[in-house]
Amino acid sequence: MMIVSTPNLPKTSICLTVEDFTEPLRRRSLPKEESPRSGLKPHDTLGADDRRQSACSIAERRIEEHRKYSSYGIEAPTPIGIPSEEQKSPERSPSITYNTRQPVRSLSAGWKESFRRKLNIFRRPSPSSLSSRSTQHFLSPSPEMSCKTNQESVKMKKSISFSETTRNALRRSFRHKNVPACSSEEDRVSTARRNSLFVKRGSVTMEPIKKVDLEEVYTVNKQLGTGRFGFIKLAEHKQSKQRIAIKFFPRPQTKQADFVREYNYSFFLSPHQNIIDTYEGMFQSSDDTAYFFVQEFCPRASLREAVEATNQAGIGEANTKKVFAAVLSAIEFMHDENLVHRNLKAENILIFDANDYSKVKVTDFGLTRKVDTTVKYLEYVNNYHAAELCDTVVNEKLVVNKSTDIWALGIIFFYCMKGKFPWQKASIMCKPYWEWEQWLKRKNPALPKKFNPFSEKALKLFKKSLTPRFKDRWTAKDMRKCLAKEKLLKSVKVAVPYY
Ligand SMILES: Nc1ncnc2c1ncn2[C@@H]1O[C@H](COP(=O)(O)OP(=O)(O)OP(=O)(O)O)[C@@H](O)[C@H]1O
Repeated sequence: MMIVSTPNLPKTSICLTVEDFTEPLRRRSLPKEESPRSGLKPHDTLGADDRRQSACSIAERRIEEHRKYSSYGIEAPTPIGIPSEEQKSPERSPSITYNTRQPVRSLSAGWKESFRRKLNIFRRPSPSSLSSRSTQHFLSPSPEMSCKTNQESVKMKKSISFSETTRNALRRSFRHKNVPACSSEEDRVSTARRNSLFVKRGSVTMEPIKKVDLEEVYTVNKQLGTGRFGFIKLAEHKQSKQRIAIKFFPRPQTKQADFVREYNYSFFLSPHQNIIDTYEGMFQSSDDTAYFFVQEFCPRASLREAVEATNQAGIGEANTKKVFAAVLSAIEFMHDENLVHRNLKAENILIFDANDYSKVKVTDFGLTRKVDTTVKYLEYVNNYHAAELCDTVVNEKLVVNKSTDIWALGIIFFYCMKGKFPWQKASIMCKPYWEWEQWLKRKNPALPKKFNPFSEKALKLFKKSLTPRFKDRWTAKDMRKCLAKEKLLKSVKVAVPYY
């Protein structure tokens, strides 16, 4: 186990778990078998060859992540919870900004004790606890990045430091609702920290898949949806009476690696406000028929159902803008994390509120992969597939690229505005697409009629998302800026009556 000190860290602590160091090695030792869910390698390697290198790069990545999260306005991810007002000892004033160099020892005993009891993570690392999963190490800022050996790390003083924002975020996460999948007190305490990226990243992948007697813990109700790889059911957690959605993956058909990967991406991404909340824990039914994990329940509908309900009229400019503000924020976040969703479609965008589209979340991270991963093309072509995917044959290798998400977003934009798809397949064999491509390549000056109602700026958005030249496609950020600022429909000239 090593401890890494990091320079220039603002008043924030960063936590590494034992797995951060062992993970790269563990991953390398995994068999590189082919995955049926289009991945060539279920587990890609992190690439860093020695532990020291790996520890340093993880620390750097996390600092970078912390900055990114702050810029997204997300609750600052932090390794631990902070006591809420009532849990704090009166001797510590909430207005105090903890000094970055403040050693744990100097905190008031009462406060420290209650903190330790509640979170059970402020343990001083002992040689034995260094191999324990729950050991958390806090890094203190130091003038230079340095890696320390086990023994040095034991001697090293840990420090707590929270900026005001971080403390508020932690307080909120500490008060977070109980997670339905857990039963014991200890579990509840640990899941209160689930908003922490750092905890998730390092520890969850090696968490065993727990066997759960479904009947005992949940009342499973109707099916909410089915997909290629599994199905989602509405359920009630018996203990908390909370309604949740359980995503099931039938066992013989699902590889454990695929299940674990989907769970990890779902859980890792859930702190974002426009990404479905996934509760901590991977489970399998006690009769071994399915793996499952638990997500928040969306009581309303998917974007697909919302658009279908308009009878091909579309949801209108204002609502489209609201949906896209949310979706693009989520996708921009994923892309900044070098992840590509790869399965963006109206069914995977969930609308939580009845009328005003103010709560919209992206779901289904089953096909999510890192940028530049090589995958096998196994999916059937759908309306959202980019031109380059439609030209691909089954089993052909592809390199994962953000631009496929941008294309899908262009299609979803058209679908929201017009209530139907621009074409069935982005292939020149499909006439509507061929017409669009001819106009795009200036081989035909006539814009296909279906694009007529759109403003110049909206047309630019189409040109920059639905272009076969994937290198020319916009980023999610460009799309977000355009959609936030510009008018999307041509203004209709109203004839003034002549008197
Ligand atoms: N948390 C939820 N609450 C309510 N409905 C949901 C929830 N999650 C998913 N659904 C519905 O269930 C459908 C299938 O879910 P999901 O897309 O996650 O399954 P999948 O097997 O990964 O599907 P796909 O074929 O797209 O890969 C979704 O289209 C959505 O309408």
